Amino acid sequence: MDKLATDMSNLANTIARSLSEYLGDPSTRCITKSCSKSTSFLRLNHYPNCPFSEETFGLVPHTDSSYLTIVHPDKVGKLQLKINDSKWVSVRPKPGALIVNIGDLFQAWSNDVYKSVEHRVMTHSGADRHSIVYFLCPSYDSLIGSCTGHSPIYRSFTFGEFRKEVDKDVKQLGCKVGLPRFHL
Ligand SMILES: O=C(O)CCC(=O)C(=O)O
Ligand SMILES: [Fe+2]
Repeated sequence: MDKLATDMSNLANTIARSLSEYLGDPSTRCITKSCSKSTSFLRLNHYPNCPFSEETFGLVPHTDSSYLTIVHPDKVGKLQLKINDSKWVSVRPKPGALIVNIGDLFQAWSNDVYKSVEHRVMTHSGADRHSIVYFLCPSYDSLIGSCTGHSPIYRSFTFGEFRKEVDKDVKQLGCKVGLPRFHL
């Protein structure tokens, strides 16, 4: 498990580095400098089969509160992405392929150049589903500001502050608001 976490971490950092360098000066703008092993984590998901309805959520629609997320799904499928704010599209699993989702923090950092993808998992009536997911996150005191330097869409915030807002909204409203809370 340690080796898997290390490999996922290396891969996530490599992808994050490429995506952040694509947007600007690698020496000052690379987000991986703020990434932390203490807040990044691996999650093992198990979705029991649900005989009642194919319309039952395994995981409700959400965006990830990470820089980016790497998903290793099994063969069952059922991960869906929301396209153009309206249509749910299924991701067909390919043997040996990983799925990389942009998270909320990368969206804020890139000033909306990269979009945090809304996604959900539906249950399967005849099969359990499993996935291994790695969330690349910064340390709690890292400041997330726009990398573009002008006309930022979001005010700067720390990852700790973001997590606190999300927890508060989930408790008080029953759902995550996320980035819109930080809109300027
Ligand atoms: O199981 C999956 O395919 C996705 C899991 C996911 O979105 C999550 O754990 O946040
Ligand atoms: Fe997710």
